[in-house]
Amino acid sequence: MIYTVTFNPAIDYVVHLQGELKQEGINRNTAEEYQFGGKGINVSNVLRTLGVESEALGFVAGFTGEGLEKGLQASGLHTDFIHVAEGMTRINVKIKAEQEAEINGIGPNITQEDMKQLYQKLDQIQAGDTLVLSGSIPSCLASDTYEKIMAHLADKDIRIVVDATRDLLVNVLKYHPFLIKPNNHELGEIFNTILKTDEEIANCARKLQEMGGRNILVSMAGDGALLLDENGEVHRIGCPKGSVQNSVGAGDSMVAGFLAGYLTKQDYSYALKLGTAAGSATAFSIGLAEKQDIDQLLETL
Ligand SMILES: Nc1ncnc2c1ncn2[C@@H]1O[C@H](COP(=O)(O)OP(=O)(O)OP(=O)(O)O)[C@@H](O)[C@H]1O
Ligand SMILES: O=P(O)(O)OC[C@@]1(O)O[C@H](CO)[C@@H](O)[C@@H]1O
Repeated sequence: MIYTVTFNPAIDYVVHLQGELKQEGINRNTAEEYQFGGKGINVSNVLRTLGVESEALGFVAGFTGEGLEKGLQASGLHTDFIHVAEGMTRINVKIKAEQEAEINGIGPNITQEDMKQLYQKLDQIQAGDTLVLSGSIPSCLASDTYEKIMAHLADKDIRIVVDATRDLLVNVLKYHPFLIKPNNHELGEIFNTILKTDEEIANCARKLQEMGGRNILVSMAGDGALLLDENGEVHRIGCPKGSVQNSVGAGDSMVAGFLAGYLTKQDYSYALKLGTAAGSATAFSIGLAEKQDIDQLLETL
């Protein structure tokens, strides 16, 4: 079974504006969409699209949390959220104007009691299962939360995927995550540099592997991705051409595609292709990728 954990789910409010985002006065949307998001939830949604079952864990609160939970369940996703008493699930604003901008909210106040409940759920995970820890840790929790979870589960044979940035990511490497997926900018930030060539990217990926990561998948938006697999082999893939509609969740879709591909064929080259097809299919869609679009793109890779 695959479990995803989203500490801070969100209703993504995607707004489209004609022209520039005005700094003063009222901006009026020309179109808008709502999506039930948060990184782990996006991973679970795309896994389901690919026919792979998962359970979405995390914290929800208030009327937005209730709406998100009901909406996800109505779409057929298995969820087992913890209900937090104080605050509300955030609404993240994604602005699509001539420039793109995002405003991500703070989220509810998760207590130590809520965390205990999460640990009880994590203790049910069995050897051979996969756990995806994805997204930012809310400011009410310690920044070593992922690290602590991995330390707690270290003796179990669980495949753990971490999609997080900077210290959050670096600090979990000693627990040998099965997969990490920084993008090329995040990878550069870790080493205080701007990465320009594939060679530079592969070298930094190798450093993360030396620090304990098993498979290092570096996504590069429209430039595709580079995978340094656990056997030390570098795979480079470009990405299909298409018209980008909304790239929110492209990275999460890539993680879902990679996992689905790996779990069905145990083949890293195929996993990278399915991850790329899923990531690009999401970038080319208003919401998350649809199965037929993923299949079509996969054929071109
Ligand atoms: N402009 C694009 N054109 C084609 N494919 C894209 C584009 N942007 C993203 N993708 C696909 O999605 C994958 C992941 O994208 P990206 O590197 O932007 O991840 P990310 O930074 O984690 O994204 P996000 O945080 O928006 O989810 C890419 O490797 C590619 O396959
Ligand atoms: O604030 P975080 O947890 O870092 O990111 C949250 C988020 O931006 O990530 C997803 C896209 O990857 C969106 O669904 C969501 O709004």
